[in-house]
Amino acid sequence: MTDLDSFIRALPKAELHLHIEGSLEPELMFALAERNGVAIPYASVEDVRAAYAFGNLQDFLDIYYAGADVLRTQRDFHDLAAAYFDRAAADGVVHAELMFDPQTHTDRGIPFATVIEGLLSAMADAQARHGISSALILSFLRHLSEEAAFETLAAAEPWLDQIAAVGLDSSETGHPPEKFARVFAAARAMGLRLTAHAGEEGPPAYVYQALDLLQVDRIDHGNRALEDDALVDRLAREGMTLTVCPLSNLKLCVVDDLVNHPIDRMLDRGLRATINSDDPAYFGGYIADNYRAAAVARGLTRAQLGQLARNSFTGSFLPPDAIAAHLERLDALL
Ligand SMILES: Nc1ncnc2[nH]cnc12
Ligand SMILES: [Zn+2]
Repeated sequence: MTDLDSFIRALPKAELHLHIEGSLEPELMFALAERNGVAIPYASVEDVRAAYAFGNLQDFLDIYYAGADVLRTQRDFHDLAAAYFDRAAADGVVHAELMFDPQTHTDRGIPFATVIEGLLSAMADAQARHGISSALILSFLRHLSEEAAFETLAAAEPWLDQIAAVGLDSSETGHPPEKFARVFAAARAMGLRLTAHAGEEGPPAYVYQALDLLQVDRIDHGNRALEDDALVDRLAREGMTLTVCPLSNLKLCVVDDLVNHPIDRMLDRGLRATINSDDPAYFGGYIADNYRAAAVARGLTRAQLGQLARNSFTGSFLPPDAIAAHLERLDALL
């Protein structure tokens, strides 16, 4: 392991942008397909990996939703999340906020309870086995209707005290945040925190909508905000956290090359940027891989890497006293 690797892994960090369905490794996909008797359109693990060449977000989403079909039972969701936590622990993650897409499963006839109970049991194990705290972000699929999002929020009510936030993901272009203004207002009234993917492929106008119409606490991605100076200034002034995902940006062609990734420009502009893995099984790396790839491509300093880790706690949905405790431990190491 290089010095850089050791430094990155030793940095206590929070992961704020992780789709648990996007942590489904091809090996587990095959094992679950066999366990559940589900046919998958791949002959081998290598065949699956070869299919992961994406020209844009939609190319990826088509494959990602198809892959999720092997997830059928509570044990499957448990095993999926347990595998993620093992990787996260090895990468120095001490707190993880997991997005899950209930509609990907309920639309296939899998009960909401099956999904969330499997995830919750793995989260309890992660706390016991690795000392990792975690939280759930229920994400609405934006290519589906407002009505379907309201139904999903209603289905979540029995577990409300175990869900930290709602999010908004899937196909961004043509599905602006304003479509979900009312369901986000309802979630806010229920005491949930709010985050939304914006400015990944969508224009700066979608970031404005996420701020003004959804009143989000965080922006997932936010890359295209950099096209609008006034928006950048506002995001910086408001201390808005951006959950940036370098390897995802590369795989989905949001950046042409990591050497052109804007992560350090974001920090230089005063943005509260963080580094995360998004869909690690599909994009070639977990959180430490993302830190390393960005550090090498952009020549990030240890101070910048420390700042990114700091931002991950400041931008988390943890209570203020827990954030303060994490920052104290991190500062003692820097
Ligand atoms: N990067 C991403 N953008 C939008 N929706 C997603 N769902 C999973 N990963 C996503
Ligand atoms: Zn995402």
